[in-house]
Amino acid sequence: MHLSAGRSFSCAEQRLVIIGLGLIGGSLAAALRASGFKGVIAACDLDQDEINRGIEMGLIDEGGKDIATQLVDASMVVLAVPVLAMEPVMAALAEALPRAASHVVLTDVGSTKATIRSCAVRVFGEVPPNMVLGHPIAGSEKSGVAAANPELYVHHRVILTPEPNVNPDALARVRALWQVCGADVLEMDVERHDQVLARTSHLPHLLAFSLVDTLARQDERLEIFRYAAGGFRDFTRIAGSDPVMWRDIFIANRHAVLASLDDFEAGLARLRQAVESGDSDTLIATFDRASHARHYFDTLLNKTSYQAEYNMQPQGKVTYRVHSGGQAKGRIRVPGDKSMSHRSIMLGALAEGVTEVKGFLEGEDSLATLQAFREMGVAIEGPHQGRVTIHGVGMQGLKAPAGPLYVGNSGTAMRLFAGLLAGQAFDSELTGDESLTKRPMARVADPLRLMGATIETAEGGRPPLKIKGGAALKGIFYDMPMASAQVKSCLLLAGLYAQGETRVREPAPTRDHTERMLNGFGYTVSREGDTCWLQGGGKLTAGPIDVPSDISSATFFLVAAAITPGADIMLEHVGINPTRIGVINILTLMGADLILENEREVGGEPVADIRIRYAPLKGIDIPVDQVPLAIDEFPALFIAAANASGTTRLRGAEELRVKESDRIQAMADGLAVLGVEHTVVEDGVDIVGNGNADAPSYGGGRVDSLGDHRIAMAFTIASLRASDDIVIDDCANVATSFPSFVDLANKIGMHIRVESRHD
Ligand SMILES: O=C(O)C1=C[C@@H](OP(=O)(O)O)[C@@H](O)[C@H](O)C1
Ligand SMILES: C=C(OP(=O)(O)O)C(=O)O
Repeated sequence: MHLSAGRSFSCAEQRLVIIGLGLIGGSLAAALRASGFKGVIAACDLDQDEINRGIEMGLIDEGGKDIATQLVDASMVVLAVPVLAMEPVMAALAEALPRAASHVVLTDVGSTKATIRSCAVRVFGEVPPNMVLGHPIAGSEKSGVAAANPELYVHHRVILTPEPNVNPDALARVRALWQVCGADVLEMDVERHDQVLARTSHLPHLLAFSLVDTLARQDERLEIFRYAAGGFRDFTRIAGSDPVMWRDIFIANRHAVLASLDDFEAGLARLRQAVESGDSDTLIATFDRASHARHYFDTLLNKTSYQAEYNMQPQGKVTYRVHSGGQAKGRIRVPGDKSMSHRSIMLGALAEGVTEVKGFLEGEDSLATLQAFREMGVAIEGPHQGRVTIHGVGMQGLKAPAGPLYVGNSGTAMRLFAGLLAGQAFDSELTGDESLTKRPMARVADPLRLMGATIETAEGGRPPLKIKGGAALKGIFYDMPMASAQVKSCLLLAGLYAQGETRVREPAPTRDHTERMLNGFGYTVSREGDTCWLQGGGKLTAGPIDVPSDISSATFFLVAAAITPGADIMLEHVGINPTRIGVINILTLMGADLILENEREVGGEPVADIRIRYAPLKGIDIPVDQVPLAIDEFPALFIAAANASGTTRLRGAEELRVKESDRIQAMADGLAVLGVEHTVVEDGVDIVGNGNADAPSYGGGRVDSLGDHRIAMAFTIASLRASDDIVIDDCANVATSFPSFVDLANKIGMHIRVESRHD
């Protein structure tokens, strides 16, 4: 039985027959054995020595050369023979299995799927409903049952490619087979599988075989290999793989492999040209893009990112275990502003010239934006300690990305990109993680359509967004139905590409970083009252950007100090743009002892150091006009309210329901665990505070952050005034906005233990 984040899997097959006992089949047997599998494992192989070795190693119970003999009483059959041997083996199966044996589940481990599906159709007339084709993405350059490894599939993906007629029970059983081996199982269709594998596995194998063969031919005595260093070894390890298996794969998947080889040859030709002509810009841009793409891939592989959590390791979870009590003292600087970091990359990329950014937030959200521009051909150096250099390509210089642009957890990125991409000559697609996939995008798709864009969304106006290139956009006047800086910014970015004037009216002031930064890049955005506008067709001129610390991240420490007797915190260099200071206004109204020092302007944005000391808080009715100015700060403000005396009332905050989680409900559920009295209404909440300097304000308990960074951080801070420890689940994507949060919180005197589980 394999345990995964508290879930256990089991495989109840009575007799599993593995046809083809090599590394893959043998490792499956070994993994099943290690899991405590109760059924019989039999194998069938043309090589009796392999069978004998499998029995000696204790991997299989019995076996032999004859398929029909082994199939008696089988409940599941796994075809683990080379791809080109699949058809004769299926024919033997068809003969040996009675027609009615639909309870016997058939599956395979072949590396290409379209050919194997065709074999099944030729042999059985269709892919039978009890057949689920699959492919474990795991292997080794070793072959044969002797190399069997019970851990081979742990944390590896297994892709299943079920047909529409699949029997759900058969699918569930094949899933269970791999899950007990520790694998993460996912499904995709056959064509996509073959394309993905051609690029990520088959092409690299072809290159490795080719490089080693080319060098070996040039050097009869193989002298050259004596001098080969680590780079050669790393690049060519897979050239030691099983030749028969790989011959079969290249024959079976030739179309997809040839397509990926064409792309590769084109890339190689570009590099050859750059080397020949000493084109240093192309070389640096290519290497920089590749080096960062590789680094990004590493973070996925090493599970250091929240994206790894969603994409690679669905069972992996990060939990914070926070000791109750602790203090809130010190001088800290929180990372750069997330909203401005996204925009710095976007505008820097579209500008003419080189943009130097300081203070860039190296969080997953803004890094996803940066990566997306690299995929559209923009050379970006860094980030190195908050410094990023963007080699702008001009308004028309973006290139079509090779595939969908993945913007992770970030609503800001998806909505701003939607506007920007609507103005491009090429088609594009925007995707995101599980949380983002639930967020409303009609709020941008609808007005963009009014401007002339063609955008497809999934059901209910959700991501992914498919944007048609080459639209002739025209400016509109849009009266926004909600106070959203993301919608406003989306339309202004589309407006850069539109004919005429794009005007946006906002029902309440929202953050104006887009307008400020555009003006800073020499692109005039005008404003009168609640309406701003720009003319399409202009250009951006690169300039330096100094990103201040994010007031939304600083908020967790403002609240930490506001609720903790004896607290005294100085937060340095915080952005205090008037459209972002709702939290300062609200805390001040609640009685917080908060002062701004050293106020100054940095790169067009006001900045200050904020000193905050403990003072008893009182409950207030939060002024509705402050809501958009503090929109991301409410999770933390709810904790402030729970520590105030009296009731705090929030209204007009329905937007909180469509953030990374439904933040009203997520906070209410956590407050209920801590025993804080509250009443939820559609657009807000009443929270009855229990603030008293001499005693804890509430209890402890286990809270679910629902994968929402701000919920996770808010309940972490709550522990300062809890009577017992608070355990917060699903915290990995604190890294989206505030990767150094735990370090800084521990630095001010909290006690947080981070537990990661990938088991
Ligand atoms: O424009 C921006 O950078 C943001 C705008 C706000 O969203 P809405 O526009 O949806 O209110 C905010 O919640 C988000 O974190 C960042
Ligand atoms: C709502 C937030 O971000 P986004 O909309 O970009 O996901 C946030 O950071 O709190």
